[in-house]
Amino acid sequence: MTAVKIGVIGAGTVAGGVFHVLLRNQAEITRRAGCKLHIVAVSSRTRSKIDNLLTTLNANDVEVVADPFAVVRNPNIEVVCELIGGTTLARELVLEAIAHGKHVVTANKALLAVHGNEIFAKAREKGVIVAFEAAVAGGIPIIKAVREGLSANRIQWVSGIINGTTNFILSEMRSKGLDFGTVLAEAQRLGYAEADPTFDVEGVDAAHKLTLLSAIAFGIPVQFDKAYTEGITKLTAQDIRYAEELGYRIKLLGITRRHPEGVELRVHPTLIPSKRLIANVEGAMNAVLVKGDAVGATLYYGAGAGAEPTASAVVADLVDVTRLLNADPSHRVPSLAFQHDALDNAPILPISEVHTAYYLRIRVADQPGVLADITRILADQQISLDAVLQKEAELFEPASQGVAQTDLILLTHQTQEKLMNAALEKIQALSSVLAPVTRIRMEELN
Ligand SMILES: NC(=O)C1=CN([C@@H]2O[C@H](COP(=O)(O)OP(=O)(O)OC[C@H]3O[C@@H](n4cnc5c(N)ncnc54)[C@H](OP(=O)(O)O)[C@@H]3O)[C@@H](O)[C@H]2O)C=CC1
Ligand SMILES: N[C@@H](CCO)C(=O)O
Repeated sequence: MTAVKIGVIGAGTVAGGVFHVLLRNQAEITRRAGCKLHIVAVSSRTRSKIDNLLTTLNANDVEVVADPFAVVRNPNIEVVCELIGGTTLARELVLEAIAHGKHVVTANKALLAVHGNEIFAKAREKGVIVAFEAAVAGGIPIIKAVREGLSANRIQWVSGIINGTTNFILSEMRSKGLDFGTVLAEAQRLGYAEADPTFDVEGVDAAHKLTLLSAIAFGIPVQFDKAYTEGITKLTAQDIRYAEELGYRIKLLGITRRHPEGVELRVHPTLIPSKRLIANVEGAMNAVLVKGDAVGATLYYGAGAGAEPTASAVVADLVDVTRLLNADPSHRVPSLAFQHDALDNAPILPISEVHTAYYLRIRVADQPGVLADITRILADQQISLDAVLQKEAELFEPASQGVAQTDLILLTHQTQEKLMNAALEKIQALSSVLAPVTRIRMEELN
């Protein structure tokens, strides 16, 4: 199959992420999409930024085009990826791309929250797709989850932390006592904030995203102008501290809820009990709770901003569009995600080959040299210890037969299962070990 030809507009944080991810994972993405995703042209305001990006990636087959309209009108380009942001030029470019029969992938929530009804209508007329997974909650595939995965449900409400910048600010203010301005500057440096960061801190960006979520959850037009929007600029460190003392965290929440008489659409700082999972979402992470009548409450968590998390969503949309263009309509999404003729034959590893850390509980006779024997056996298998705990010696009846016993609790660093098996065989054989050793595998999951 021939490559799908993509034109990118923008060369900033997200565009950079898209270039990097597409290049780094090209083989894997091609196995999923069924053909190569080829960026043939890029256009942006500052030429030097494009040159830097292309030089870093050694991407010399990408045409640099001064006029972005030349990209959206280029008959050779099938998909336009709009990554400049804003609602003026971006709107003109997206409408022009649609008018030229191109599919559009965008991360621009402001554009769709304000002009979405017009843009989606034009796309429908022209039979093209406007895909926007990256526009809501960065790398979390929340659009796909609500639009497809939950389509059996009557959705009752959606509520979430959907702005990474403000969540980062609130987390850093709470945990490090830093002041608002310092943390905002850091969020800007890390590429989380909007070009105009007042959109973040005044809740406007979250309201853009909530508008889109509300539309796809309840089947209503996008109505950003009706959203109630309150940001975090009036919050003080004192409020954050007092809330904490009362067992709450303050989060900027977007909430949309359906009632017989209408739909709530609101963004504002909100106290949430500290023990709730969503109250513990920190930094630039986002989390969205969706309550459906059949499924109940479901929670989606992940990076809400930044170059590569956002690129993850943009590229997923590009793969969807590619499958639409190239795949046999009855097998558009392969059953096993990868094209059937591109499945890998990587073997499944036996458990003996797996690497994990371990918790060991060893019931031993409380006598000198026992710990030394055990640690020597572990060291012989190159297994190093992370922590050791010895419970006070007790007399256990009746199995103890009068021998003073103690439990040794060991946490190890990562090792291979077969090395641990060999060590455990020897440990178990020690006369000072009085019961079968308990072994529980440990995972950091980070
Ligand atoms: N950053 C993030 O974490 C996320 C961003 N988004 C959305 O993605 C989009 C892009 O954001 P991001 O990459 O962060 O923004 P950046 O400001 O980093 O990049 C924007 C790019 O577009 C170019 N550009 C801006 N205006 C024009 C113009 N008038 N003509 C030509 N080029 C222009 C900029 O050029 P120049 O280099 O001259 O400034 C820059 O290369 C926005 O819609 C944003 O809301 C969505 C999810 C996450
Ligand atoms: N400025 C946005 C980017 C991701 O949409 C945020 O901080 O969440």
